[in-house]
Amino acid sequence: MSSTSHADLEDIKTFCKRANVKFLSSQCIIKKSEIGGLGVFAEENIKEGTVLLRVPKSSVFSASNSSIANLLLENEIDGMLALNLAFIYETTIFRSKSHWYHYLKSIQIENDKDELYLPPSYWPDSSKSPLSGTALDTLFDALRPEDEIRESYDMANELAHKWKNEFGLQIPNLVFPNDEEVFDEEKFLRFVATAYAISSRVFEIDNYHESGLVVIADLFNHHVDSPDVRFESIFDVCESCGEIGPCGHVIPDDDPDVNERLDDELKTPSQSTEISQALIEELERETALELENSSGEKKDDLVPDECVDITLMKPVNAGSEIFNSYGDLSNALLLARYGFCIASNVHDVVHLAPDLLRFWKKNKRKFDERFRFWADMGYELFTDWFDAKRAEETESDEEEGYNSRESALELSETLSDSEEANNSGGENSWHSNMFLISNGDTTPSLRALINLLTLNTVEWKKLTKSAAQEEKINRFLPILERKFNNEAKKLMITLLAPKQALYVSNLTKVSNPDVRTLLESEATIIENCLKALA
Ligand SMILES: C[S@@+](CC[C@H](N)C(=O)[O-])C[C@H]1O[C@@H](n2cnc3c(N)ncnc32)[C@H](O)[C@@H]1O
Repeated sequence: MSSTSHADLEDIKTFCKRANVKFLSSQCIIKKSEIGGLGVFAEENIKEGTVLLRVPKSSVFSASNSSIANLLLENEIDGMLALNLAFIYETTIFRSKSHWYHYLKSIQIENDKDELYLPPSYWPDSSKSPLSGTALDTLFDALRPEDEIRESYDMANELAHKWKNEFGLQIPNLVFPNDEEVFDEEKFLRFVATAYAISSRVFEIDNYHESGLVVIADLFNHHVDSPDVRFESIFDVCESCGEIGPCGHVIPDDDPDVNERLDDELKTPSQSTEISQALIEELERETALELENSSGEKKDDLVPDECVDITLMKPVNAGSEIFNSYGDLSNALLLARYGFCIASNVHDVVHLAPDLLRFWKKNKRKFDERFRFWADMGYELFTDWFDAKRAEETESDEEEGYNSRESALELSETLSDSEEANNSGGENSWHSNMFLISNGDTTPSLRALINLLTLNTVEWKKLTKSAAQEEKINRFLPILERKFNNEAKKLMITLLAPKQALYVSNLTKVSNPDVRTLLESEATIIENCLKALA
């Protein structure tokens, strides 16, 4: 997806010079990467802990640093919509007059054939249909265009016209129509592509800037399990002005000096504004002094706490590409957010909830009672018992083990908002936990459901009888963790075989390498599970 052209590198460097960005260019080089676009490489062996890049927060492109910061603030627009809108104005209206232009123009929203980079949800049906049934579709609902993005677009369109009418600010015509009321699909898709390009490069800066684009930091490619660098920023700053220490907006409750002085001020209300200003300046001087004293080093012109850094977490050898991690993301999420996939991604899963629901529908007579029990109380009883048991185990076990509730939480963090709402404790909350992990193992709660569905009649009666009494049910629940018996294996095969056949058939029709990678990865997980069942 969005990759940087080598031709834009000089402009990026020009921006860095003007913006006081420190890049360790004596030891690193930015050049073409085999995996696409540009990447950052070590020119010599570099030690762990080295700061490769230091960017002052004032040189991070965020909504609050942008040319339309005040307009966004006045109209209470924040988050990704604010960043997208700010990016659109800088790159299409202010252009070369903008302080940010040399950097931002390197962020491409279309390829050299003028085709927009779009997320899978905006691909034509023929391109996205091979992905149906994958985790991208059923766990993350990322094949369906989100209502939210259309709502954001409508809001942004309304604002662009309002600003035009109120101050004559030019409308970004590439993205919004001249007539506010006329929807233009092509322009809307440019807005979607802008949001996608930004989401593939954004960093969480702090609670003042929120999300932002960080020059050069966004040139590090992703490594799935062995990144070299980490992004560092002090997140906890004043929400109103971005100050790290005491400021005019927040004064710590527990600072007796400040509180005493504040009390004195409040006793003389007529002078309060003047004294507050003096107080703020004094506190600023104190903070600067503390910073100098605490490091004892010779200062360069950047105050580290006011910067974001890219720091090496481990040594790298000359010649190797230096990788970041965009998070523990499955291919489904990498494709949805960044437009690429990785072979043998250890975070991939095969989601089986839709397959189980289809099975339930088809086999109501035999399995309805058991599925209902699971949905009404079985899942909750099992996860509560399982999580309590895990909590009692040793710390090292906990680190290695697979915790059913934890995994659900980790996943739900990455689910879209609508999916999260579906899964927040309702009768369907079990759906998001029914999957195979990358080595083909089941999650504990998928294993429990399969075992529950295949308990013999005596076991099933015992389970339902004891369900009302915590002590009794807790003695019975370990049976749901047992190894699959033949009945359970048969059921797993019934669920997996059609899914596998679908993936194999889709693979014959697909040429997009990322879609192939995702399908191959999920097909391999199913294969590993089937092998283990044999
Ligand atoms: C933050 S940028 C990284 C720099 C990018 N290569 C460039 O030229 O601008 C993220 C984009 O880089 C590409 N990318 C990053 N890591 C990758 C990987 N491991 N495999 C394939 N493409 C990757 C994808 O196109 C992704 O959308």
